[in-house]
Amino acid sequence: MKSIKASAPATVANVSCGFDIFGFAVEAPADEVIVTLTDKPGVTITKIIGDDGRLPLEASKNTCGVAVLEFLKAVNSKYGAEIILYKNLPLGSGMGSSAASSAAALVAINELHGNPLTREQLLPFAMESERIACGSAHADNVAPSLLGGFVLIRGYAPLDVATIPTPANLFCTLVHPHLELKTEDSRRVLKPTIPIKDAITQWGNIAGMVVGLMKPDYGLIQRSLNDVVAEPIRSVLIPGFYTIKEEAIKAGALGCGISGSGPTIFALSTERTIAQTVGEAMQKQFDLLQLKSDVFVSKINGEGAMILKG
Ligand SMILES: Nc1ncnc2c1ncn2[C@@H]1O[C@H](COP(=O)(O)OP(=O)(O)O)[C@@H](O)[C@H]1O
Ligand SMILES: N[C@@H](CCOP(=O)(O)O)C(=O)O
Repeated sequence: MKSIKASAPATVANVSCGFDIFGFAVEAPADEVIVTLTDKPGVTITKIIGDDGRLPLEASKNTCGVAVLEFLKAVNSKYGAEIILYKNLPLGSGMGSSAASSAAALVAINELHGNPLTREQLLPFAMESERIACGSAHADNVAPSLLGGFVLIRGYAPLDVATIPTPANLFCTLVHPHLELKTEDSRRVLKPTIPIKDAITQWGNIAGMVVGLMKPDYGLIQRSLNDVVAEPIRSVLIPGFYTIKEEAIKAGALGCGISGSGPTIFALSTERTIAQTVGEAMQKQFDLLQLKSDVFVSKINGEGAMILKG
């Protein structure tokens, strides 16, 4: 039976002010899958490479398995699927690890069926797999990983997403300390309500970010990269967070914040060389804390998940 290989990139969710409503895709790292159609109904994950045996092979517990099961049900497919997952993203990283596996598997299974659904129509299946991973069907990782670019989730009920144009000169630095933070746990620490004065600050920044990206106005982007809702609470879970943020801005970044629910920290810069210097400055702080880390520098990835040749 036919096989397709696909990849889907890491993502930065929230982008400081946009908790659960902003996310963008980066160029690397990315998860890869090989999906093969089978005559036997159901989904089997035959192999996972790169996870040190930590991820479930059971399809109903693995995000790529859940997403493909949901797809097959929705299109009333007569086929089943076998999946090999190349787990290149670190687990519990705040880089949308759980989302990348499901996004890659969805574009592959859709292609194997002749693309009956659009990328937007694949989103609910990926969101269902996020529910399995962390108990919440948030879309700010799966939407940019599937669609590419900088995505706004305008609403959840009904789902309403829009891609925000981004300036060509916007580079992302990701610094991933070798720590794990489960999204489920870092959602649990958040308060259920926020004071009105924080809400005003936050929605001003959200609107500022959209206008800043669209104009583009880097000063406005810089002023809008602020989070008074999640960052003050979650930052305590990331060693050295505020020093690292300060060093990133000193090194020339427009702004810096927690990527998704952490522990990865992201920064945005207007030049690749600045983004690299920013990465070195951030990594140095983790080194001082005796914490190993990896640095990734890339442009915003406008393409998202893709079918790979061979
Ligand atoms: N294919 C997958 N990739 C990553 N995590 C997965 C996958 N399938 C299930 N999970 C589960 O999801 C959880 C990690 O998700 P999460 O905490 O959201 O990490 P991240 O911030 O990197 O997306 C883990 O408990 C893991 O076992
Ligand atoms: N909006 C979510 C995003 C979680 O991203 P992840 O990459 O940490 O899974 C949140 O902040 O909880």
